[in-house]
Amino acid sequence: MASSPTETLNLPPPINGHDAPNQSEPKLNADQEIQPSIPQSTYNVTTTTTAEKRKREEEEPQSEAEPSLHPLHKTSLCSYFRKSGSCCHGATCRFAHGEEELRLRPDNTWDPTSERAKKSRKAENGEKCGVKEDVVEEIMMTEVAVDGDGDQDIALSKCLVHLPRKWNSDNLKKFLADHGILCKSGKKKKGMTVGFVSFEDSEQLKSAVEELEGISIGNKNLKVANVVPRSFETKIKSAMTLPEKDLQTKEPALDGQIAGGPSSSNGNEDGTSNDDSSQVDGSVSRARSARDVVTPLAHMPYSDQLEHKKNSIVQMLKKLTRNARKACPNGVSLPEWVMKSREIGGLPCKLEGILESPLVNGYRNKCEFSVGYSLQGKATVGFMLGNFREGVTAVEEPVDCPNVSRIACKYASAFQEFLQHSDLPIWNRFKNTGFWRQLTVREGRTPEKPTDAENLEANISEVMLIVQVCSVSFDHAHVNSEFERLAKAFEEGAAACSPSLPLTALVVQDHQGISNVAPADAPLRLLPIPKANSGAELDGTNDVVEARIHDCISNLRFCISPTAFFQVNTVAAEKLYSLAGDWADIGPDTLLFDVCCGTGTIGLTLAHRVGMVVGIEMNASAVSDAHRNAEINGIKNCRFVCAKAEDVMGSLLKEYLNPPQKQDEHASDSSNKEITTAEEKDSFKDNVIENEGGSSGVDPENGVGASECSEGGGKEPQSQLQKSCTSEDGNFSVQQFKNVVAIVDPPRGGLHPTVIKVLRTHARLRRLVYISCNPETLVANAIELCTPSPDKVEKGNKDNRGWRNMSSAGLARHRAKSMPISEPFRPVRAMAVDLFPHTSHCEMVMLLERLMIW
Ligand SMILES: C[S@@+](CC[C@H](N)C(=O)[O-])C[C@H]1O[C@@H](n2cnc3c(N)ncnc32)[C@H](O)[C@@H]1O
Repeated sequence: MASSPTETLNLPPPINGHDAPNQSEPKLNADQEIQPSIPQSTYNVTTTTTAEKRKREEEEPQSEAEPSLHPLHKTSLCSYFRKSGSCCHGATCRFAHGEEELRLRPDNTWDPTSERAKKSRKAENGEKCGVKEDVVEEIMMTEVAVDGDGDQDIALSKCLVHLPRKWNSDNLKKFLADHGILCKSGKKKKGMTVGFVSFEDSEQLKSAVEELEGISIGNKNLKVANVVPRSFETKIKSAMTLPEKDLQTKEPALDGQIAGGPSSSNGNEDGTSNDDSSQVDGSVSRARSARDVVTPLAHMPYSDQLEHKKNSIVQMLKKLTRNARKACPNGVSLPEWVMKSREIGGLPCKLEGILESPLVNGYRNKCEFSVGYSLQGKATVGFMLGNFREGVTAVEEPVDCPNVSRIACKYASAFQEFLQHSDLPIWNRFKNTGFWRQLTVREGRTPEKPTDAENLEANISEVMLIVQVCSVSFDHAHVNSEFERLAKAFEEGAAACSPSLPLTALVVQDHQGISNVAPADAPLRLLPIPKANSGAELDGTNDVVEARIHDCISNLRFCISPTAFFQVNTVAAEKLYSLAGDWADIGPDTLLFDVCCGTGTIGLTLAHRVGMVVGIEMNASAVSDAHRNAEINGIKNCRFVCAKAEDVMGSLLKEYLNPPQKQDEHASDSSNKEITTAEEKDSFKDNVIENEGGSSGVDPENGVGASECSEGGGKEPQSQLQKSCTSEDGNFSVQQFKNVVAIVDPPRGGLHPTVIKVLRTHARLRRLVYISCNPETLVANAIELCTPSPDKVEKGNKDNRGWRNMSSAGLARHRAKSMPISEPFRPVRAMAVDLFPHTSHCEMVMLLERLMIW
């Protein structure tokens, strides 16, 4: 028998002996919400809020228009009455005793836990989806979702969708008990919005579904779904008759446990693949295909896609104006660009349009394919149909995804074919066990061939395959023999195509982590590729990875190592970099900082137009590529620093902008040292612990620990490197550069707060070109860079407890308050560049400047 929620959840004692745990307030508009209300749903309302609301309710007089009956009177079911059939308030109870007493809410909805609400929801869903009323939702869990104790029947298991992320199994069990639901087991992993319940028998299951369906938790309606699609269920049942070995290796879905972690994103730079949680709700799963998930705009003509992206960038840009206005300190006049924004529809600067991609189909030079099970239970290499957090692990082949090249599809299908016969298991995201995890296909083009938009494939001359595995606990000899077979399978697959596919390098990445996003230092191993029919044995000595492919941008050749970033749409990236160069207004007198430079693409393509380039990048392989790229293209005026930008930006700017003879006392000098907010402290701590750039003992002020890659990728003392990495005569002095410009191209998360502070407070940096694949973080960073300083800075705001829940713009406003007094930048112009046709993603470039007064 379920206990009362008051006892089990430690809610405050019921007022007047009454508790209304199942009541959920009708969702009204913001103004209406402040009216005296019936308590909200039990499980999301903090005790204080509930108590306060009730107190307010008691105290506030009824309005004259409603002398006796509150508008919400009897619009929610009484949970006491529901549970025990009686309630001490009797007829005077404000909550409805049974469906008969229940009244329609002012917003024309029924209590969501009531039968009437359930009926109208079902009818609505049926209408919307064109499905019959009795169809139960299905979560696309093609891996096991229930406990693997051997006697589990998936037909007696259900998924609960829309549970609070912070809940664990205990919270779920308590919730079930509180609702009087009997079950065999309840499983829930923190971070996921789904939980799994298994039942002893169909009776138990039936009554639980009836009770649970439609209950609200917070502002979400709980959904009850099947654990896996029926097609998969059938497959599982038939697999039960397989020998035990087969059950373990071929059908991990049979015996998994809920032990998964964060969403296993495919990690593509445009975020296309599997991370679009917003679209996953309890009612959508079956309708999705890899094409819908990966290329959600593919149904639109390309011109409409561009318009769509431009419009969303307009909205994002307006946020910058609004937030800068809000953040402008009291007593300080609004910047001119904010005042003038009214004339251009609230934009902070002119949006000069959107540059289209020269290639619209098959443009991706890198695809990361997940390994998993399809809805039919087949080992599949492709894209996940949704988000792990939300219970979707089904993988579908990448057919019909217009951004994926034919070559990538061919390699995915060769790998898929291989997996049908491999006796090493597929990675199970719930149990965090298994072997095969992911396939990445990277393509490179030769510079000689002109880009032929119609026949992109003809230009692809190199392919690198990276297979991600988790080899822990597998027999070494067994693994080696599987790798040999794999190399052969890829080679034969490539040779079987007409014309045959290029295959330049085959690399294995060994990764144990929960998600497929491996750290840059995950071990790599180069596998020999056998020539057709010759066979090549693995000797276990191929530990040093020298695998690289090449691509070209602006007539330069770029070598790319397995984990180095390279824009996925090369021909559109060329447009992006040349736009950034034009806006940076560079010349022979320019010192260009290429912040987050990757393999050096931006700096190297602009090197012939500037005096010197200083590139900063934390991925050691990418920096080593950048060096090699400078060399193979005969470029001498570049220096590449391997470090996190936040660790070295201050000291580099100081080195170049504040020559020793006129050291100034700007606040900037302290900007690297001064860590004021909790979030900066957190991230700074992370940096010290894990400097992936290979530096040890980071000293942000002196740059000690940053390694500057010489040809061999080793570390040398800074003074020596300066000689080896600068011009032929090694003689660039600070005074030679009248113009100092930074082009920043950070990852999706934007720039580190320390970098923003350094850029903002170094007064000699007058122009900044910000390239971003995530307009939201660009806007947040621009708020900090462009908000006027107050007359007096708020010193390190102590109350940072809420920052984790703030929006990125809110956090930026908060940080702007403690920015050292400094001249703000102003947004001058912005432009979108579409690198990701058919997806909702887009690159954006913004020019920020300070008035040219020296
Ligand atoms: C969007 S990519 C841009 C790379 C390069 N500009 C290009 O277009 O090829 C971002 C790069 O920033 C690097 N990165 C990420 N965080 C960094 C940090 N804190 N400091 C320096 N580089 C960082 C990544 O390794 C990646 O190479």
